Amino acid sequence: MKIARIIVDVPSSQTNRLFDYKVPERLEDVVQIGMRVIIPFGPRKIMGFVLELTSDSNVDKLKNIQDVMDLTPVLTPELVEVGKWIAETTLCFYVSAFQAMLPQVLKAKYEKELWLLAEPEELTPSLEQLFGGRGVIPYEELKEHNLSYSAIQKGIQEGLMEVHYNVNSKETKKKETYITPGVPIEQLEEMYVDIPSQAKKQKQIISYFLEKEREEVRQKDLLGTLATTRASLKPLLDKGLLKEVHKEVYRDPYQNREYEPTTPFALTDEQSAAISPIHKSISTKQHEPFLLHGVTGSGKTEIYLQSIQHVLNNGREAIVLVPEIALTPQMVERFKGRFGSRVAVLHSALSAGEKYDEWRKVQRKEVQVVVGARSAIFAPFENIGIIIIDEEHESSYKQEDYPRYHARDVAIRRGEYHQCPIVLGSATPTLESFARAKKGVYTLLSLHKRMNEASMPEVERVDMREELHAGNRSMFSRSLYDKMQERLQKGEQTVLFLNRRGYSTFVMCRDCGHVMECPHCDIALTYHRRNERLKCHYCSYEEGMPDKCPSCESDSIRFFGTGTQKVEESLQHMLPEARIIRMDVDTTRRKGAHERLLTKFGNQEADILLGTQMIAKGLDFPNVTLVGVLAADSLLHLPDFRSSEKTFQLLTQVSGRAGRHKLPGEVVVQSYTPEHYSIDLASQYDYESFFQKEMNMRKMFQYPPYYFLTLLTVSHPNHLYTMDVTQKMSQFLREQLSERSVILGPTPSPLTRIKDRYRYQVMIKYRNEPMLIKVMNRLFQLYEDDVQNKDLQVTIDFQPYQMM
Ligand SMILES: Nc1ncnc2c1ncn2[C@@H]1O[C@H](COP(=O)(O)OP(=O)(O)OP(=O)(O)O)[C@@H](O)[C@H]1O
Ligand SMILES: [Zn+2]
Ligand SMILES: [Zn+2]
Repeated sequence: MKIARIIVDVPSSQTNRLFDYKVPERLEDVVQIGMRVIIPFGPRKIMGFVLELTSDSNVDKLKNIQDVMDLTPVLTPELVEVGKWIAETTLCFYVSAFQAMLPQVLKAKYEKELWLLAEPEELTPSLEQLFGGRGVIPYEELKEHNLSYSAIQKGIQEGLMEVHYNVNSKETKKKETYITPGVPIEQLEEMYVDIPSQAKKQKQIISYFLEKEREEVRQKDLLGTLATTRASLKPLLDKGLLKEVHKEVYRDPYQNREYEPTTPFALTDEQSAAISPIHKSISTKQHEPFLLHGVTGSGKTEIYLQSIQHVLNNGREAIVLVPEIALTPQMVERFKGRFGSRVAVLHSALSAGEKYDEWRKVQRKEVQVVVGARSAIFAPFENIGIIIIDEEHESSYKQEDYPRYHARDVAIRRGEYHQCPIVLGSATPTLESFARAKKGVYTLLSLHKRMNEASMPEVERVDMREELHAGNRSMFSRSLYDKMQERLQKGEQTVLFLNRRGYSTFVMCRDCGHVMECPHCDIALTYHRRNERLKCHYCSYEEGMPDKCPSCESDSIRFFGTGTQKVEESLQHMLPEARIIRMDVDTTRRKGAHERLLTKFGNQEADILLGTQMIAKGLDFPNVTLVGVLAADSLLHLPDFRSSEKTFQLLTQVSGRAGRHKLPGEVVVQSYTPEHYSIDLASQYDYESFFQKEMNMRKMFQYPPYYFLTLLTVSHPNHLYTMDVTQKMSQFLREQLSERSVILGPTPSPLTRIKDRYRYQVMIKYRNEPMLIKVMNRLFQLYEDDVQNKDLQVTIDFQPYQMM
């Protein structure tokens, strides 16, 4: 007897285990590990993933697998293991982990139907009307009719009807019709003669096949070329002269683009030195994580491309992760240009169908390279030769939803399995990664020079306090204004950057730049408008909103923040002749808008590009000679211990956009605290000193990479209940965890209320807490009922990046 052990598609803790099912004889040769199957579960039919196949079971009465949903497994045995590991280390249900690894369209869809078992005459008039002469109706239709559920129930009890559950995939394959000769060519010639001469179009169609001995042509092309319709084709198909075949085609968003083929550059000495250990790891098939630290424009991408070439020459496959917002057409072009149709691209701007088709190219081994955002790390390759993570410091590699996995961790796990190198590339690596490189856990590879020896653009720091004192109340410093004007005259371009991530929540003195901070946690206090108080959301310290700056006694102390739209208005007012493109969530919401705006800027149809985060990455425009950062402070004072690091990273990235080609570039950074070390050191491109300084701060305040963090967030519509539950949970954690661990909170989250739900949190800092996952699991179980029945939400994040 063949038995399949299955994870069922019911995300709950009672069902988060393997269930045994019998494989019926007819499916014995079909069912494989990693397949989706349809199984009876209670009264329903649901989907499940086959994880194991065995021949014995402890359960006596086993139910049969009803059917398979796939003929090829959707998860490789390796990915089954990866999914289990994700579920166990991030605390999510197995089924959620597997689903996160697959394209959206492979999520099962459940449909309820009502089946008529009796003759229509046996029904009551209202039921008869409901069925309307049909044997099966969608359950949904019940709502449209004015029928009580008890009437249906009665019908079911009397055996007149039955509820059926269907499991479907949402996957659809796109088919196209092709026309081919239905008989051998010689015969077709003979039959041609028999076509009556008045049937001109039919003759034309046949001669089209005869002329060039064509074997098949897309119906659409055939009808188009001959300017005819399906009506002329039909009789030929009916008589068997021609026949139709339906072929599956991919929905390929890049189909109609031409990519200039590119050839590898001769590497510079620095590049050669960096690539050779990678090549060695590929050739000897040895897993090794590398950290490629190279300044912006130092030719990291060329190293990726040539490493991939080496992998392909060895008959293996490559995964390249790129942050979503950097997955621009420019980026895609670089990979498609080098590897053409061997590349699949996976990112969220594709439709679900397109994503599924790209994924299938990988599954069928029709491509060898995948370039994509975070989830591309799950590409179902079976012979991986390299995994590259570009801009490794990007926090978008961490999924902020269940399962809360980090693509970097998954990459390393897959690299161990495939015995291949992992390359983490960045101009500004995370502290965690750089610290690991210093310790030798990762091999450090460095590129110090920009291509063609171009120097990094000069950075001018402008002190906005002085602007204010000199009577300039606008958001543009005099220096930035002059420089923008100069660019306009010379016909060069400017990129203006305004950070508006989430909300600005801090309070700052415009006179002296003083920011209200927590005395214990080294983070900015969060302003709570409701009761005019300032709170630390790490440790729950709080104080009242001051009316005078505690540092200089000025009364210009206030809440900080400006939107892009407001900046655009005042910019246009100041420089009426400037053509401005604004890029933010509002202007890029529509599909393709992002790309369109960038193309427009690239074609020099605008002088100034004003935008948020999304313009900081990957842009490479030769005519950009000025970059302005409007409010460096808004990033610096996020209530997040990484705010200095993020500021340093962002300023470095943004500065890297200027002067990448022949024209030299300049950068202006406006801030109320330009002397802050992250702004100061970024303006000197001094990563090493920043690293040292920031590491000291992290050590002092007990943050990563010296300590691990775990963030517990609780939310519920009732304020008191939320506070109460969080209080009990923190109590539980204090009792269960070791004494050396620091448990901060409960405290309101910086975004205390979202969509009418109150949010509280507890933060755990620890160095070594082997019981943590177990304790958290128990905590989850203790509150499972409240989660199921009382609308309580509890999230646990073992590697928090978003501290809001
Ligand atoms: N060996 C080489 N010889 C000549 N040109 C090169 C070489 N390597 C890279 N380049 C070119 O130099 C420019 C910068 O390289 P690239 O974009 O790869 O740098 P990067 O480090 O990935 O930059 P960033 O981190 O800013 O995105 C590109 O236009 C690239 O084509
Ligand atoms: Zn002040
Ligand atoms: Zn604090």
